[in-house]
Amino acid sequence: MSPNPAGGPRIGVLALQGDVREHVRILSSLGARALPVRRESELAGVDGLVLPGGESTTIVKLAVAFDLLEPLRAAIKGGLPVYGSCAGMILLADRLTNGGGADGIDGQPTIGGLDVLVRRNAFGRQVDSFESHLDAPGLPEPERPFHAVFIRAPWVEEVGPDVTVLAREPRADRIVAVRQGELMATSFHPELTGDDRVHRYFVDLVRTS
Ligand SMILES: NC(=O)CC[C@H](N)C(=O)O
Repeated sequence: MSPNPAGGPRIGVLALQGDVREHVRILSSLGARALPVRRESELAGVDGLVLPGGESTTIVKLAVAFDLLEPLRAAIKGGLPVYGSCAGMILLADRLTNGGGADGIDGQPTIGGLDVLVRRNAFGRQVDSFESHLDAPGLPEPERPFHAVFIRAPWVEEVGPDVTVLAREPRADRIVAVRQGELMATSFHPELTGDDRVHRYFVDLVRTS
């Protein structure tokens, strides 16, 4: 991490579409300097990056339009810590498959970097959004149940050998949080529930990287 006299690490939130403000708020509450990122020059100035929930097809289209797709791929190859929530998980996946919904596009490009197969809209359509208590052995304070919100959420269907599973959704018995090196992703939206353990985990990852 580069020196930062103001204290906390500088953590960008990709601000093309999605729930940017919620991530900025929780990162700031943890002592990070949270900054919206829309340009390559802003990306170059951060120690870590959050890819928010939203609509992954839209975010990818805007990343192409803003000339950010290749810089994002290069930053990940260069070891930038990145956390993707929901649509952000889809964006980090090396391989995607559809939930069968008509809005899905097989072959939709991603930023990539995480050696996982992610199924989009796996838990169902918007009306099927739900809340659940996770088994989260890989997150801080694992003995405390993690209350999670899923909104047209993806799940992780296959993981490569270097991927650690951080949490599973017990009803569907599916992987919903993973880490691989400097990259992490959740199917759910911890920025919406006020449980800061996922963001704490990420801020610590940025601090120590
Ligand atoms: N809440 C979300 O981020 C939903 C993700 C959305 N289903 C997508 O494919 O991008």
